[in-house]
Amino acid sequence: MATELFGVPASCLRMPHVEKGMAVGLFGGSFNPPHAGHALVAETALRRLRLDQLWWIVTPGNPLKDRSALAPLSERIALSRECSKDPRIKVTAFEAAHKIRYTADTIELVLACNRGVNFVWLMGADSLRDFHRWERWRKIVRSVPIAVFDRPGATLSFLSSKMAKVFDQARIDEDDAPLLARLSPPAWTFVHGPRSSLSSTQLRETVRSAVL
Ligand SMILES: Nc1ncnc2c1ncn2[C@@H]1O[C@H](COP(=O)(O)OP(=O)(O)OP(=O)(O)O)[C@@H](O)[C@H]1O
Ligand SMILES: O=C(O)c1ccc[n+]([C@@H]2O[C@H](COP(=O)([O-])O)[C@@H](O)[C@H]2O)c1
Repeated sequence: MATELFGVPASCLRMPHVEKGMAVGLFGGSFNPPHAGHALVAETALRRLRLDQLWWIVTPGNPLKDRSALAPLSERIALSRECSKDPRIKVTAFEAAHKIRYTADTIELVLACNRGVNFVWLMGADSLRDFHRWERWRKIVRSVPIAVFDRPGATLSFLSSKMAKVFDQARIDEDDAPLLARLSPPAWTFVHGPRSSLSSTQLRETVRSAVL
């Protein structure tokens, strides 16, 4: 295992330490750059799912996105740390150290390395809309509970997305969200709550037009 890679501190290349029995959220993202909308999802997840920890997983690159505008991993990690002040939030980039490309592999590795820990995958409603395009998406749903967080423009994904339709029977009421991490998959919920219309695309465009 590398001790430093791409200028990323060694501590971010390892999975964070967890104890058996904990409930831990896995929040993967490009975070290019991170913003208050991400922080809001993380805070809402900690509270509504009663998580002990949340792993803010900075991906080396979303396999479905063009990487030409992707900032260096070290930069996205540094900005993510500034965005996430709650001590239960652990910013990590262990996927890069393991050369992982797909979330299905991330989850397989996380589960294999942390028996007895209750993980739940976290994502925004726009990700649910496109989830059926992810590599081995059905396997992901059968491997780990999933919490989806509302996002302006994607609210109806909890009804219309392919994942929502195929796994309709596995959806639990959001009032039961505190139980989610400890349920056997497939199990998922859609969490309504405070919403943010911020996006990384919008922030990148603001910076670009300020520079031009
Ligand atoms: N404002 C938001 N509300 C709810 N979820 C969000 C919001 N912004 C991002 N997310 C979720 O956070 C995760 C990481 O998102 P990502 O880093 O791609 O940010 P983004 O703003 O969607 O970026 P981009 O505009 O470049 O696509 C994804 O699961 C995404 O759905
Ligand atoms: O595994 C896949 O096929 C896959 C496809 C699209 C996105 N993902 C993951 O979804 C998370 C959110 O990505 P993003 O770019 O929307 O922030 C991040 O962890 C990506 O690695 C994963």
